[in-house]
Amino acid sequence: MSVPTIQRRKTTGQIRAMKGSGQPVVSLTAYTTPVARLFDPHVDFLLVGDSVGMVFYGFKSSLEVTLDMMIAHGAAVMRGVEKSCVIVDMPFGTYQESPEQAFRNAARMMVETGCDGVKLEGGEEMAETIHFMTQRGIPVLGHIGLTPQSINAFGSYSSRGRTDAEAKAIMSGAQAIEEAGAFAYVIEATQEPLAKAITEASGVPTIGIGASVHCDGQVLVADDMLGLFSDFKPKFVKHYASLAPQIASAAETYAAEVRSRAFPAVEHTYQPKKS
Ligand SMILES: Nc1nc(=O)c2c([nH]1)NC[C@@H]1CN(c3ccc(C(=O)N[C@@H](CCC(=O)O)C(=O)O)cc3)CN21
Ligand SMILES: CC(C)C(=O)C(=O)O
Ligand SMILES: [Mg+2]
Repeated sequence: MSVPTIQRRKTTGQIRAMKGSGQPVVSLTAYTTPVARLFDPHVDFLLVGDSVGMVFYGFKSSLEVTLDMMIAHGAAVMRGVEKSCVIVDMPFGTYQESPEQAFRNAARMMVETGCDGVKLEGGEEMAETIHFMTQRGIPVLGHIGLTPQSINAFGSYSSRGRTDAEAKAIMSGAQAIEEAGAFAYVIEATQEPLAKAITEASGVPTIGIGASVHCDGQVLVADDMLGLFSDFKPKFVKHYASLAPQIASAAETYAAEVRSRAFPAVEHTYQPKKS
């Protein structure tokens, strides 16, 4: 008889249980195997974000990202991970239509990547869908506040919850998706007092991105924190490295050495065996 494989990766249940533990949940996005391998020892979960469209493919928004692209990047990240939980973003148009559509596409994502759960954007309007999915075996990470897939409805990436009405809607959305079964949820670009109030009222971890230090955890886009992406810099981004100038200067030096014939040198050159 074969023994079931032991799950060595952190589970969504373990992430959920970090609520109230006093231990912040640490997350970064990743889109490729080598970067997943580098981040894996340091995070609780990796998010394969649809931000890949903007930071990797040069799209104007995340709306052009397809399910097939997310599956390819999800599978790539899974090949680099040993211990972290892996959550993959459902792209725009693959889950909003109905609970059945969401389940069908998320199930494909889970089967074809081997990831631990999926993320989808929305509050109250997505609660029924989240309930349908979680009841049928798909762990769901929610995402409220600034929801970039609604850029065409909102018109800008400005912070959310600045009016009483909007703050109330975000708060009730948070409660609705928690009740629906989300194991945690991202709060993006939301005023500090609102993020704090939502976190205090929540029974599952809140993962902040531009939502203050009061959230139960934090996530950042990898290319932002590595200083690799420069089309825009949201207020919530901190550069922990500046890779863009290092990459540019490596290319500059290489080009100069090729032009001066300093590269390739003898040690980079295959020679016939001396007889
Ligand atoms: N590189 C990157 N980082 C992200 O955080 C990110 C993506 N891409 N792509 C998908 C969405 C889009 N997001 C964004 C995009 C722009 C701003 C931004 O420019 N914010 C400004 C305010 C803009 C305004 O008020 O109109 C800021 O100062 O924070 C914020 C979040 C978050 N996500
Ligand atoms: C910014 C995070 C939360 C995200 O959704 C993404 O990277 O797509
Ligand atoms: Mg996203």
